[in-house]
Amino acid sequence: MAPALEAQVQEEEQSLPQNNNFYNSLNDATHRSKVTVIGSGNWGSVASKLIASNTLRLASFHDEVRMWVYEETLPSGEKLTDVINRTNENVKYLPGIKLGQNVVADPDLENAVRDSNMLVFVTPHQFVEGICKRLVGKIREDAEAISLVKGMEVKMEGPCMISTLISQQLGINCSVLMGANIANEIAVEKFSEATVGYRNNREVAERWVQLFYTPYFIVTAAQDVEGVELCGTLKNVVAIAAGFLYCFVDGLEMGNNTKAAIMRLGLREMKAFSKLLFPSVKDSTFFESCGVADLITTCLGGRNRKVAEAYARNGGKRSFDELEAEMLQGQKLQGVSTASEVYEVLSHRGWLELFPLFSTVHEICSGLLPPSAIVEYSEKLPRSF
Ligand SMILES: NC(=O)c1ccc[n+]([C@@H]2O[C@H](COP(=O)([O-])OP(=O)(O)OC[C@H]3O[C@@H](n4cnc5c(N)ncnc54)[C@H](O)[C@@H]3O)[C@@H](O)[C@H]2O)c1
Ligand SMILES: O=P(O)(O)OC[C@H](O)CO
Repeated sequence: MAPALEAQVQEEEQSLPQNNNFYNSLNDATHRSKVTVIGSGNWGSVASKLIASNTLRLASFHDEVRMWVYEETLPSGEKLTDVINRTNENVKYLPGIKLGQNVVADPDLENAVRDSNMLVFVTPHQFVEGICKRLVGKIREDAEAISLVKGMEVKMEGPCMISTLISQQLGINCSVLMGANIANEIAVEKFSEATVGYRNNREVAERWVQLFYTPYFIVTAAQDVEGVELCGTLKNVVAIAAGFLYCFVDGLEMGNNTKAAIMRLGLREMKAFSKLLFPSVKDSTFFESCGVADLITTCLGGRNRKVAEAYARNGGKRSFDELEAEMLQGQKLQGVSTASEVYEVLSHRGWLELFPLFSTVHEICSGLLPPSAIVEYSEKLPRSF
């Protein structure tokens, strides 16, 4: 690691809370926290690896980390869970990376959460509600949750953030962790940052920071659950726009400045949408890792951007589902469904004209407009903004 970063890491480690009552009680072996990771995809596996390195190191956690696996049979005929437990690798979603011997894969959801008081949700957002329904009455009453899930649901009553869904269904508090976190980079311990968003209990936020923080994964806390979560959710829609646009950039008179313009305009819509939904969202949140940094990394190297670029290259003739299956092999995109969920909110509230980028993305994804419409959108930018 570069010396400047190393110094920053040391400084941040020293600033981590050490001596408050919350930690003192947890340092008692009888109060050790037990952690379950609900999800074992690409990011779920990396999150398990990060957590497992800390639960071994810190006395206030049980060493073992349970990782719930949505079971599947591999082409070899073996169960994914069995292979993870035999090889210590998630050979399908994170091949080549050892998770840590203290990670135990478990296909039984109820068993996986038994006795755990720290629940880490990290599945594609479309599966969270079904998982929560199965967990009702099965978790500890004093459990705390954190969501690493980037996405939202739209209900009859209006938009519902995933952390709210978890809180409401399970009757527990739910924080969030979002950031510029392309999982494959963190898996090989490349330096990254993340933001924990919390509601009002700073000690709980610090506990989550402690669970995830490593010298190569710097985590800071922000008291703005909705702001942090909306950043992580909405940047996926901008990444789809970036993918469409990047397909055309080289053939047209567009360059890096154009790529940057779509990110800036996307950030503006992210901020405006977040604040319209939740006036409490703080401006400062957009400058944390969960904000501008996540937007940049996703538009540069994320799955949403790559698949959207392929969609545009094929002139919209191959569906997102088909491209997702071919390019991601079981991993899931969040941006297309999030664009649809955002569009539903915009239409319902009469805000479509306020969000031309978000609207155009959904209209392209749903086949109402051709992918080239993103170029026309971009050419109108000087007049629109
Ligand atoms: N991968 C990343 O780089 C990354 C980084 C940060 C945040 N995230 C976010 O984390 C969340 C999880 O992403 P991921 O990369 O871990 O997953 P992934 O994209 O690898 O998704 C596949 C996972 O979904 C599971 N799955 C498939 N069908 C299921 C079902 N019916 N019920 C439950 N699970 C099912 C699969 O078993 C697998 O574990 C997403 O919201 C994503 O946006 C991902
Ligand atoms: O690969 P994506 O597009 O799902 O993005 C991954 C992460 O969210 C980046 O922080």
